[in-house]
Amino acid sequence: MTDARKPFLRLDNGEELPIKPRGYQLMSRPMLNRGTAFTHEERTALGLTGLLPPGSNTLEMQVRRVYAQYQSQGDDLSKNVFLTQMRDRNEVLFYRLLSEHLEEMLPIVYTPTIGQAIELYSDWYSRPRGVYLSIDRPEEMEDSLSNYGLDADEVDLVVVTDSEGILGIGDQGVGGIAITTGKLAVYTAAAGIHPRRSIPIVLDVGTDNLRLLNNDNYLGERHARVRGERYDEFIDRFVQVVSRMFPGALLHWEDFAADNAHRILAKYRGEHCTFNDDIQGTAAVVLAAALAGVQRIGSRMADQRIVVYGAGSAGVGIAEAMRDVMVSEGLSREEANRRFWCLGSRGLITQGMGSRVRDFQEPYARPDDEVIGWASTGNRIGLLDVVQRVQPTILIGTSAQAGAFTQEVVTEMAKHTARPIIMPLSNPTPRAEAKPVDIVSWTDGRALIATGSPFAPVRHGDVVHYIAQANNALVFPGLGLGVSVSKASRVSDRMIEASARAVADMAQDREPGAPLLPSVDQLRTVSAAVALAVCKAAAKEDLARVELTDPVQQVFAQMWQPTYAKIVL
Ligand SMILES: NC(=O)C1=CN([C@@H]2O[C@H](COP(=O)(O)OP(=O)(O)OC[C@H]3O[C@@H](n4cnc5c(N)ncnc54)[C@H](O)[C@@H]3O)[C@@H](O)[C@H]2O)C=CC1
Ligand SMILES: CC(=O)C(=O)O
Ligand SMILES: [Mg+2]
Repeated sequence: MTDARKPFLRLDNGEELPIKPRGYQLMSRPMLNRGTAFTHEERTALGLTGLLPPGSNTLEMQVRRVYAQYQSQGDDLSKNVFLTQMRDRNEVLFYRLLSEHLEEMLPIVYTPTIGQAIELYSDWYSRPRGVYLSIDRPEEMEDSLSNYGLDADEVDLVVVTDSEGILGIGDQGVGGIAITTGKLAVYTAAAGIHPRRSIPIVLDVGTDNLRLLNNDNYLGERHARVRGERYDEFIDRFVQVVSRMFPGALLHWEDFAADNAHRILAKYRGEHCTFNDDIQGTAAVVLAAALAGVQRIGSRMADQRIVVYGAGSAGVGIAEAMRDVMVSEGLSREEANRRFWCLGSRGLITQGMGSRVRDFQEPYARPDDEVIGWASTGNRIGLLDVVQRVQPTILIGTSAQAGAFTQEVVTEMAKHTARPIIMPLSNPTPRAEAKPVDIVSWTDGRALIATGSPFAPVRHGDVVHYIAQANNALVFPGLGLGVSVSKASRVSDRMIEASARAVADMAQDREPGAPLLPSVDQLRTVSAAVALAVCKAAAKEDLARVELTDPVQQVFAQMWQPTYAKIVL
């Protein structure tokens, strides 16, 4: 008697998934397709006879071939396109290749190259990936999400952007969808989040980017950004629909402009399982780097004077996380707030700026009598003015202003502190506030450095300085995994702090020139450690909805591995 279930895929967890499509239909499903790795018997059973060259490959042989093809691509953008196309053809092969060459390929599928791919999204468009929700047709939201084809219990993660603040390249309209697919690639490669248990989404609310509005190829809604009440209603509808349709999913907000980012997070985090990567993910990783830095110089957070250049989503998120650590070290909240000097596009943020100070910046606004006479030109108190007066021990760059940490600023800072901690965190690479090679040279090798995008090591005298990449990629994958394993009902500040400490614990190398953070090639281990810490923190706060009897095993067992599951014929 024939078994009606056959052929089916037997997954590592014993689950059996029937394979319904045949022939080309099957090969157009990237999660089922394995191209030349189908055996002769599988080809016969699956309607593939004659549709593939006769030779059959193992996954390892396929990886060798596609890696050689990858290396023959002329430039980074072509490599990005090559990998995107492979992901659309065969996801296991894509993730296997990516995980075997993570350090080399992360800058291609993520920052910096992804910035170029996003800017060219409509010009280079070839096929869709994700869900596109338009503010002009809110009534289509449910249909659009259900067309993606996943049931209520099949989604662990939703990554969403409205594209207003993509990396440091600003408003990118519908092209921002690619940051959500890029983040999801990192979730899977780093933390083994199953590639089919997540949804990338762009909320197309229009764009204020005139280059896009005037480009005939532009594929988004062709009008200015909708703001105000209609925008808020659209976001609210989105949150309600997602939580109704996918009640178990973590909702990850990416690259919203600062005001919306802070407002949305504050509005929904108490009721929904949600977090903002730019605010909280970045805060955790930068806190980890700062903790490692102050530990290395034998100090503590509460003794630092910190200048934040670029007080937006990332900058203020970082200040909040550092402030909380200072409070746990014994400072009052008010004393801790006074350890920060934050700058925006109008210079140092002071109380006298009145309504131009945004709500989330208010705790850090400096009293006006403190800063009398600080401005060297006009009324604007610039970065050099602040560095001269404050003599900071930590300098953070989240402004997207390329080269803002000039030689004058860095040498001034280095005059007053033996080991300045300097973090030009803006992405993509051309937006960095300074290059590590210059910082090392200007400080005669004394600076402890972390950047947002990857930079090569710098040799200075006998020491090779390895540059930590303080990118939220060290945190969000593990955070997502931890939330998914523990089925946490919320993402709390304690869970974010636990992520930071887990990352910091993995950067214990004290050799001269050692990086402040674990390197990207350790991303899988880091993500597992972060997930474990998040699970424990969730359980401690009674936010976990499953019993964590053996959390190490529970985390490990949930990490998807890029291998071909057995096909039972
Ligand atoms: N390394 C990482 O993991 C992350 C890095 N970032 C990077 O940080 C940068 C900012 O991102 P977000 O905070 O999301 O953007 P945002 O728009 O929320 O913040 C940017 C801030 O910079 C300020 N700014 C603009 N011009 C300035 C100037 N001339 N001087 C001082 N401040 C100025 C703005 O007023 C704004 O407050 C981007 O380049 C982004 O790629 C963001 C998130 C994570
Ligand atoms: C890394 C990231 O989230 C950003 O640059 O916006
Ligand atoms: Mg971001």
